[in-house]
Formats: sequence, structure tokens, C-alpha cells
Amino acid sequence: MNSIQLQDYIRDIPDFPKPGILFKDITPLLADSAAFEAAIDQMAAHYEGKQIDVIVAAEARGFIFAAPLALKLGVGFVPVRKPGKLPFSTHSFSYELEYGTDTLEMHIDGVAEGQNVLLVDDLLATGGTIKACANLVEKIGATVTGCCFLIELKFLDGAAKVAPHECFSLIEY
Ligand SMILES: O=P(O)(O)OC[C@H]1O[C@H](OP(=O)(O)OP(=O)(O)O)[C@H](O)[C@@H]1O
Ligand SMILES: Nc1ncnc2[nH]cnc12
Repeated sequence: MNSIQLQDYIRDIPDFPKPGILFKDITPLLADSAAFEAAIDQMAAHYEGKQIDVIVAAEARGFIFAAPLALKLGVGFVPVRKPGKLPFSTHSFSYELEYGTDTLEMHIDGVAEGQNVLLVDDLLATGGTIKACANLVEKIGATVTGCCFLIELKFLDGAAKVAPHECFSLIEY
């Protein structure tokens, strides 16, 4: 399975969802079980043996990688969702995207003070989403162990926004 080039499974869609955005479409990778499995295995290999209590990820695409990674690492998964979707009491936080602004929510009992949290998403662009998640985790008194992505758009320098937390990605543009 080492011969799989994950980059080959990412499709470029120009001007989506807005003019000037080159959208990185992950659906070809998801449609190929060997490529999808290779991505999860490579993420798990990077974090194997590290102190992680829980994985936190934002909907929708973050869930796709966070859930199998949580199972593989043997830790829980805490969903961060768009407003009005979570049934229990929530923390709510707003942030900026490459193509707009958004608000996310997490259950107040999702992450506990003192826990080590791995943040997972499909893609790091401006870093707005992951920085907002990291801020919330730290406000709760938990520690961000790292930030894991399938794709990193290096030219947008999202990693600088999340520093000093480590950003690990499998594909860089
Ligand atoms: O680094 P940033 O500039 O914050 O951009 C990255 C975020 O943008 C996308 O999510 P989107 O809000 O499009 O939602 P989706 O997962 O529901 O498609 C992507 O899945 C990341 O979460
Ligand atoms: N260029 C991009 N492609 C896919 N998802 C994104 N999320 C933010 N920017 C993106």
C-alpha cells in the first residue's frame, strides 16, 4: 500500500464555491477504500504512542477523518457542529474561513479540563477553523496535542495561525 500517492486522489475544482477559490475535492480519495485506508493509517502512525485522550473535529469533512482515526487510536471522538445541531448545552464560537465566516458549537461536556486533545480536519487553509477549535479547547483548560489534516494549503500559512501547536498533514500544496 506504500505505492499509493494520496495526491493522485485529490481533484481540483476551480472557482468553487466562489470565484478565485481552487477547491480541493477529497471525494475521489474517499471513494477509493485503499487510498482512504492509507490516509487514516498514515495519520494513526504519526500519533501512535502520543498522549491523546480525545479527538475533536468540526463538521462536515472533519468527521470523515476524525471518526476512523479515533477508532484506530482507541480514543473518543467529540463532534463540533454547525449551530442548532447539538442537542445538549453547547459552547459556541465564531471564526473566519477562506471564503466567509462561520459559527460552530461543541457540547459543554465534550472535552474536560486537563485532557489532551487531537484536532482533526480534512484541510488546513487559513487556519481559522482549527484555531477557533484550539481556542475553545484551551479555554476549557484542556491541551491541544496536535492538529492533523489530510491537506494543507501551505501558501495560506494556516499553520502560523495555529502555532505553536504542531500541524501534521499528508498532502501539501
Ligand atoms: O483553514 P480554514 O480557512 O478555516 O478552512 C478549512 C475548513 O474549511 C472547510 O470546511 P467548511 O467550512 O467548508 O465546511 P464543510 O466541512 O462542512 O464542507 C474544511 O473542511 C475545513 O474545516
Ligand atoms: N481551497 C479549499 N478547498 C477545499 N476546502 C477548503 N476549505 C477552505 N478552503 C478550501
